[in-house]
Amino acid sequence: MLEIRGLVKRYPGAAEPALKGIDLTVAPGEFVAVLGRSGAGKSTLIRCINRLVEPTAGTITWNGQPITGLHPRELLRVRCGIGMIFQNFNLIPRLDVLTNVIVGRMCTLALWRSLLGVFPPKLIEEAMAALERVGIAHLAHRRVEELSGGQQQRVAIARVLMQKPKMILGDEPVSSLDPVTARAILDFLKELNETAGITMILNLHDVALAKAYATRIVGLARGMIVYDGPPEGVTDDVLAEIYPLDAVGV
Ligand SMILES: Nc1ncnc2c1ncn2[C@@H]1O[C@H](COP(=O)(O)OP(=O)(O)OP(=O)(O)O)[C@@H](O)[C@H]1O
Repeated sequence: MLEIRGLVKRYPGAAEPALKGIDLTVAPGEFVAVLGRSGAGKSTLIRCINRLVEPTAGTITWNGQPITGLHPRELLRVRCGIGMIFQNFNLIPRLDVLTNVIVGRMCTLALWRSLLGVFPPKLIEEAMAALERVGIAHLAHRRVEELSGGQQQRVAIARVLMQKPKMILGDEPVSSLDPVTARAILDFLKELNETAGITMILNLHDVALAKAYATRIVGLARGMIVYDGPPEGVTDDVLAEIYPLDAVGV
């Protein structure tokens, strides 16, 4: 269970807060899509959850553990159970696919092993199994920079699977992919959600995709939640609230 209470983020020098007191509870196994205009605060919200962005005020609790206020070492341990995927994949382009996937285990793997590329055989087996699961085991020894965007996002998902996550956060995970590849990636995330019970919270730009895949839509406008409910409830009136014409970031 993820519980966010009174979350405020004010970036230094900004005229107004990016998040203005968000309250949100997400139950295990939910598939949440966060919608909103550019600048509405979607990335800030997603990144505050695992403290890639430091909240200014409020509390975030994950399965009873406070994320806000944790010491960096404890934070690392909690973060291990929360996978994150990004629009630009955040891989190491010059390294091969397998090594990139193994890096997902950095939470528990000694740094020297990673730097030297000395990995226990069991870990290599696990990474290969993760690549198999995302359908690209045959690319294990290719350099990441040689792969297409869709293949790179699959590597990123395999890397996240190495964390055995209970929740995956996605900061516009399909925004840089063509529509067919975007659906293939979302199909896979949906399968993980349904078969492994992994909670999903994804920022999406595409309303049709959000309605097709999510079980719950959270609409943000100007740092506030203006809609929180099922995809069927996202009517034209609701869309007008989520995407106001006078919002910043035009
Ligand atoms: N590092 C930062 N420093 C200062 N202001 C920031 C920073 N990151 C975001 N902001 C501001 O916070 C507000 C929310 O930004 P955020 O990136 O969370 O929005 P978003 O909804 O994810 O937008 P987009 O869809 O364009 O990514 C915006 O006004 C943005 O300019």
